[in-house]
Amino acid sequence: MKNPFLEIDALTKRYPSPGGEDLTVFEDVSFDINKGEFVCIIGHSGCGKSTIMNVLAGLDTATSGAVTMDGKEVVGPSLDRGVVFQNYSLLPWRSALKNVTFGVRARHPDWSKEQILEHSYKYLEMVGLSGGAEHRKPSQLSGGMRQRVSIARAFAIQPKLLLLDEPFGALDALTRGTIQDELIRIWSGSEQTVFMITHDVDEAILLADRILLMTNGPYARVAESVVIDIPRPRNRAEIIHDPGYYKIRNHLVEFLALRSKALAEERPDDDGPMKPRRPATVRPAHSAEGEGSGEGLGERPGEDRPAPLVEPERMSLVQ
Ligand SMILES: Nc1ncnc2c1ncn2[C@@H]1O[C@H](COP(=O)(O)OP(=O)(O)OP(=O)(O)O)[C@@H](O)[C@H]1O
Repeated sequence: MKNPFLEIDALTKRYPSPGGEDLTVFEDVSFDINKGEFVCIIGHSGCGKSTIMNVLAGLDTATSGAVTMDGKEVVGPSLDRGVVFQNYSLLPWRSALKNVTFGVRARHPDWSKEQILEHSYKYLEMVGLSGGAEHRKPSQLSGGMRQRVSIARAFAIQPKLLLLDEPFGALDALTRGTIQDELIRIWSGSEQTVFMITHDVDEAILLADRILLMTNGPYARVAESVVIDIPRPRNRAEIIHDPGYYKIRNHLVEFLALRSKALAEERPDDDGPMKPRRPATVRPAHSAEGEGSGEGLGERPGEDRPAPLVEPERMSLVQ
């Protein structure tokens, strides 16, 4: 079987606590992402989503475990991975435009100044920043505008992997919708792979091929990989009429409201080291019809799976 584009193997993050018990944020988190997939991760605040993303970006290290992208272990940052952080992380002394050209120049050292400017303007216009705003420094922009610069900067370097940490959180509903549409347009016309943190279940269903669900911390883990098999192109006004939409939505909401906590209280192997566990693949859209097809995303035929995590009649677990 072809290797996945991104492999996360038995990732654990612990923070030492002098004089007390170490804080284990998450333990033995394992999942795969295929090339070109759009994967969202959802979980309650503090379960470790941003930490996982920082490890994928090469900006933080796990206590144990490994991340492999395109067959190479991730050991530091790279222009192959573009990151949009919750807090923008712009260079404060540079204008919005120069924040974008900086990355484009690093990515394409052979390009002329004109090529770099043209390319950077294209992405700034895409996020609605033109007409003079592009010459302002981050401190002269609103939170939403700063976030848009950060999005333009990440998209403009056209990385193989886009890592997005609640990228639309600071945006008003209209801009959010426009940039979500642009993200889908850019992603679907490329071979880019996207890993995105969001707290918004509707946004995740609209955008993702799969949604990873994390249990609450400490000792958080990725419990399920929920397949969003709603056909594309998707449209936010029409998606709610898809027969699977509310089954998926209810499954996600129920996980966040009830099961994320209940599962966190069940430590799987209390009397020994935990084995790496890949999340169960779940297809809630097929729950009434019975089983899903079992093909495709993230599954490894023959591999041990965790026991079903919810009653079988409420969902279809791929065996
Ligand atoms: N330097 C640190 N020392 C100790 N604990 C830390 C440190 N950095 C993060 N943590 C803890 O790690 C846990 C995970 O943090 P993280 O930001 O990854 O969570 P998250 O799921 O992204 O949360 P949110 O949804 O609120 O952004 C939190 O409990 C946090 O307090």
